[in-house]
Amino acid sequence: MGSLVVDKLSLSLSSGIALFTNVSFSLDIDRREPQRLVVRGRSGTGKTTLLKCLANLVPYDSGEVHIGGKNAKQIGMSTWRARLLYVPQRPPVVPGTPRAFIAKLDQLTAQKRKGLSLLDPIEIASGWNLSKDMWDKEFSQLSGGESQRIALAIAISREPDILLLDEPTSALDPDACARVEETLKEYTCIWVTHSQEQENRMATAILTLNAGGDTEFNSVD
Ligand SMILES: Nc1ncnc2c1ncn2[C@@H]1O[C@H](COP(=O)(O)OP(=O)(O)OP(=O)(O)O)[C@@H](O)[C@H]1O
Repeated sequence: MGSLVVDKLSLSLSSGIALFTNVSFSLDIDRREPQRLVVRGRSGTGKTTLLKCLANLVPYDSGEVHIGGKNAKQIGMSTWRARLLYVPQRPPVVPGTPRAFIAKLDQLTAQKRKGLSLLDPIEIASGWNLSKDMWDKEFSQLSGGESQRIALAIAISREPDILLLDEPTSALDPDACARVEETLKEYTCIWVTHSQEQENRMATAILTLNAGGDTEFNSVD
C-alpha cells in the first residue's frame, strides 16, 4: 500500500515561537505488519497540532507530506482526511445516538465504496467492555470512556490507511485500555501518549517533540 513520508514539516505559532521544526519520518502502511509511531513530548510541545497538520486540518508553514508518493492536493482533501483519519482525544458531542450516526455515515459513503462493505464498529468494540446499549444512548449521555471507545471503533470501521490517535485510551480503565491496545496492534497508527508504559507496549517507532521545536525520530528494535 506504500508509505507515509513526512519531509521537513515545520510550524511556528503566531507569536513566532517554533512549535516543531523539520519533522521528518516515514511509516510503512502494511496491514500484515502494522507500524505504530508513538509521538511523545511535554504538554504544549505540539503533538495534537502535528496530528492535525498530518490530516490537513491545520495548515503548516513548510514541508511535504506524501502517501504512496502523492500529496493531499493530488489525492483530494476529503480522501486524504479519510485515509489519514484524525481521532480527537475528546470526541465532539453530536446530536443523536452513535447507531444513527453510523447509519448516516454509511449512507454518505455507500456510493463511493461501490458495494464494498465497511467493518462494523459495534463488532469492533464488542471486546472492549462496552455494552451494546451504549450505541443507542444519546452522545451527550455517554461517559468519557464510552464516547472514546465509540469514536475509536467508528474510526477503525472506516478502514483508513493510518489512524491518527490523540491519547486514545486516556479515559479508559486498565482492562479496557489493554483490550483496545490489543485491537490497535492490527492497525497502522500514529499515537500520542503521555504514558511511558503504553509507549513500551505499543511503539514500533518514537517521535519526540521537544520545547523549542527540536524533534527526534527513533525506530524501536
Ligand atoms: N488554534 C490554536 N491557536 C493558537 N495556538 C494554538 C492553537 N492550537 C494549539 N495552540 C498552541 O500550540 C501549542 C501546542 O498545542 P498542542 O495541543 O498541539 O500541544 P500538545 O503537545 O498536544 O499538548 P498536550 O500534551 O497538553 O495535549 C500550545 O502552546 C497551544 O496553546
